[in-house]
Amino acid sequence: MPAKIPATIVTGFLGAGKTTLIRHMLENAQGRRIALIVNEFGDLGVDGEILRGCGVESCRDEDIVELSNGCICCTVAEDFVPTLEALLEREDRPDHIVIETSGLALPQPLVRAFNWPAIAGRVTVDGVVTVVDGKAVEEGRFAHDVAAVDRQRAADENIDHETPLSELFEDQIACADMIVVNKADLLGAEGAEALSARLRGEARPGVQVIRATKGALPVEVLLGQGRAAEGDAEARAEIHHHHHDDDEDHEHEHEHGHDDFETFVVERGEVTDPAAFAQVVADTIRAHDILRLKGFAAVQGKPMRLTLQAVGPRVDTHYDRPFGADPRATRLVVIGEAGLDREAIAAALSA
Ligand SMILES: Nc1nc2c(ncn2[C@@H]2O[C@H](COP(=O)(O)OP(=O)(O)OP(=O)(O)O)[C@@H](O)[C@H]2O)c(=O)[nH]1
Repeated sequence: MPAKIPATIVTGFLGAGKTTLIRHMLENAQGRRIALIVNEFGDLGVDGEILRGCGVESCRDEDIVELSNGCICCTVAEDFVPTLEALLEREDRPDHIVIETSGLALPQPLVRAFNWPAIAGRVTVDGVVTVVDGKAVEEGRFAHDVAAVDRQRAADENIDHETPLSELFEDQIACADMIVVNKADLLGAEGAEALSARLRGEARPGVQVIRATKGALPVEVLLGQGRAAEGDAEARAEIHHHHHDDDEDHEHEHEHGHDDFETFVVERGEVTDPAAFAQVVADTIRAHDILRLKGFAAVQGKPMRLTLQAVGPRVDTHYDRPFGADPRATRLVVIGEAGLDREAIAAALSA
């Protein structure tokens, strides 16, 4: 029987830098053949598009499978396990499988899925890498509800002070075998060290915490962890239930996927001035508290496609490739907490 294929789960909140880290890994894979399962919460497959554009030998286009059907953790039976099975049945089996979860996924249901009989004998979890946007943590994006914490102190009662963001963040940290404190360039040496020390305290004992800029870590650090995690499966299950009193995982996942967050796609005509458009995007994000916005834009008079990436207040744009045979369209995916004013956001981005 052939050896089990190791699989690495790369998780972390929206915009933390998962795709950037994976891209660096593929470009420096040192002869490994890697298959990728990329899951996005939004309806537009931006990450898969970007990774396909790498054109590296380590991961060919047919080795990338996109799952854009909501959060992977909510569709384990329908999407994740069958996709993994199909990969394992290929004749040219990859050396390693990397799974990029959506930024809103709880990694725990995925880790458990590796025990399913359909795949258990053929694949094993090599490690869970949690990528953290160091700057967003420093800015307090994943902090508990401060007012609730104060009320709890005053009332000396058990008041729920989690927010949807703090809950997800804690789950992703609790499941990690390795934590990458990314965006170290935006933190400074002292800030990065302070945050690493804090996360070391919050993670399970022995979890490696490493700083990175643009996810630039050697492939042998990220892959081949040899699974501290396998032995920790039980600890993880407990972590999950500690964070969620709800014993019905499926019910919880359903709630998490569909109630706390929402996403939609905005389509508009060509952009005339990319710098002015980036400013409009930044203003719209601020006005509507959008968590993540990304996509591609057609710019008047330019054959190249403009990639647009926004995480909180930071907006990056760059031309990545010509449109070629693809339609010259501007399509942006917007993700935020439930209750976004879709009409107003679409109008602002289309102005
Ligand atoms: N300054 C800085 N920007 C970074 C770093 N890593 C990633 N970014 C930028 O952050 C943005 C989001 O990066 P992605 O790699 O797409 O993040 P992601 O976690 O895959 O995002 P989702 O899949 O949407 O959750 C992009 O504009 C990246 O260029 C970093 O270390 N420093």
